Amino acid sequence: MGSIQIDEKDSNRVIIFDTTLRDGEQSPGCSMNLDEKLAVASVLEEMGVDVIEAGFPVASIGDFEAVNAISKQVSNTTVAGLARATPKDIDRAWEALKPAVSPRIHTFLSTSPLHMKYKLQMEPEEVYDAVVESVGYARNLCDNVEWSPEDGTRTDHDFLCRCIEGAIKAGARTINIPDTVGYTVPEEFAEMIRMLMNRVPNIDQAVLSVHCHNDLGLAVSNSLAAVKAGARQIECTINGIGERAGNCAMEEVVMALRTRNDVMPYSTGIDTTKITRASHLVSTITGFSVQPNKAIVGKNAFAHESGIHQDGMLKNAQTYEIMTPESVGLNRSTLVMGKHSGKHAFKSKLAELGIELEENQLKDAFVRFKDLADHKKEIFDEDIIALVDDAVVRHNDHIRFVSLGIQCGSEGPQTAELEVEIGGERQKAKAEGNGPVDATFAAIRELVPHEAELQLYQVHAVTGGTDAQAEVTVRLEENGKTVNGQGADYDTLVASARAYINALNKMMVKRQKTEPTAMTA
Ligand SMILES: CC(=O)SCCNC(=O)CCNC(=O)[C@H](O)C(C)(C)COP(=O)(O)OP(=O)(O)OC[C@H]1O[C@@H](n2cnc3c(N)ncnc32)[C@H](O)[C@@H]1OP(=O)(O)O
Ligand SMILES: CC(C)C(=O)C(=O)O
Repeated sequence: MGSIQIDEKDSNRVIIFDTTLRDGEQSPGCSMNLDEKLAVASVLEEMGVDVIEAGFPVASIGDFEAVNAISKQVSNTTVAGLARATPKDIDRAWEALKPAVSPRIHTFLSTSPLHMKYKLQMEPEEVYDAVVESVGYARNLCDNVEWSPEDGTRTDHDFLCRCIEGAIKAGARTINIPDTVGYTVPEEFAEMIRMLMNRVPNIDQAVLSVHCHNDLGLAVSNSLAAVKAGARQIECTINGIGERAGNCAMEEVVMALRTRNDVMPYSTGIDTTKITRASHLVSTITGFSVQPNKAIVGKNAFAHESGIHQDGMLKNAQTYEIMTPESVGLNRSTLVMGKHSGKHAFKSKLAELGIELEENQLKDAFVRFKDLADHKKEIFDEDIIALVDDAVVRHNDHIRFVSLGIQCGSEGPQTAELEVEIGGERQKAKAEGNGPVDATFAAIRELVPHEAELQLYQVHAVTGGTDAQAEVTVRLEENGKTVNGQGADYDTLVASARAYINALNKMMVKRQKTEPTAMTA
């Protein structure tokens, strides 16, 4: 069994543990399918994440398969799987992680009085014994074990120290302190980390980690305070997605460490120029758009509108910019793309944007690019990223969009004529509705009858201008299971049809996994 080498002599190196695929996916409505998880894992590996928490294998067959497939795919990053403090969970996690070059079992148990009494209904002594037993059990399978005292920040300090000491003795190499409910504040959290460094006798045998939630908007500040106090692993997610108000945002914590290295002299292994790409991919896949004023990855993060700021920027960018757009992967283009660009230029542009595609994905994306260039005056980098992400999400679709004709306006019935390909066979339907979107979705329902309910229909313009591409997200719900479909096109209605069809494809895969006979198309 291998392990990924991090320079351990560098005492200021902070390990970046990304949990977008586990805690991030716990955001309601945020579920990702296997292809999408593999695409995210690939970007995380490229950007230099040290540990990818790929899922919670016992939670579902889908989670197990994702952890297993990512373990096979990734070679330069440690892959972690979550497990409760039970042999069943730990065995399942280990089975999923086995193919990984560098596997890690992450096991956890609540230690706060509230959680022990009401949730676990266990006495503290029973919890202590379960910690030692579960970590020892995991360590017998895998030499890289992380242990987390859930609700750590509301745990009695003496008991926390004792559990951590026991976990390290039983073989844990990383001790992660979760602020599960986003309750702590920076000074208090730093004090807790210092207390653990001082009081746990064997703490030098483990890396101290933090996992902060954002209920009070303090996840990044708390994580930075913890690093200053001695923590050397930060658990975080792309765009800060996660349970409730989310987790510590990776792009924010990494850029804070880089930009303010004068007061926080710590390093990470992250190639920050991949941040924009990762953020866009995660937001496309999950349908969770990034607010325009979001630090680092928001649309306005590097935009300067007011005259005095623009004047300052023109004289010296540092007047209003503490980091360059290029440092997060927002490149000022060297290649201007348009209808006369060929395959070589397109490939070079993708390389410039840090995007790698397989040959058949490249072919599809190029056809779409030429079509877009015929309809849109200027092609921006954002257009190409949207187009490529669109190709990635529908890579394995069983139902494929072919064409759409719409009749709409203030007079007469609103009608959609749709052609799709189902398992290679072309089929057509015509339907009416209350408006063109409703008519389009009615035509889809005619071709692919289903009970799933539309939960979300969201349109987002990729760039400015009336010829901007539309990115559409459609969320469907069926028997408590949700899926997000995406579509991008210069025609909003075509993007809507693509998004709905993409969601249906995902729903079919989900259904197939639970009831193999329930396919309708
Ligand atoms: C803070 C966090 O983010 S923790 C991770 C949260 N993520 C998830 O929950 C992933 C999705 N979860 C699931 O799919 C399911 O909850 C499962 C498969 C994990 C468990 O499902 P079920 O067996 O039906 O149990 P259910 O979810 O109803 O209840 C959780 C049980 O685990 C117990 N439990 C909770 N944490 C732990 C732990 N760390 N170790 C051992 N047992 C635990 C609870 O006490 C409860 O036990 P009980 O059934 O004896 O009362
Ligand atoms: C499992 C732990 C690390 C967790 O996600 C939390 O406590 O928030």
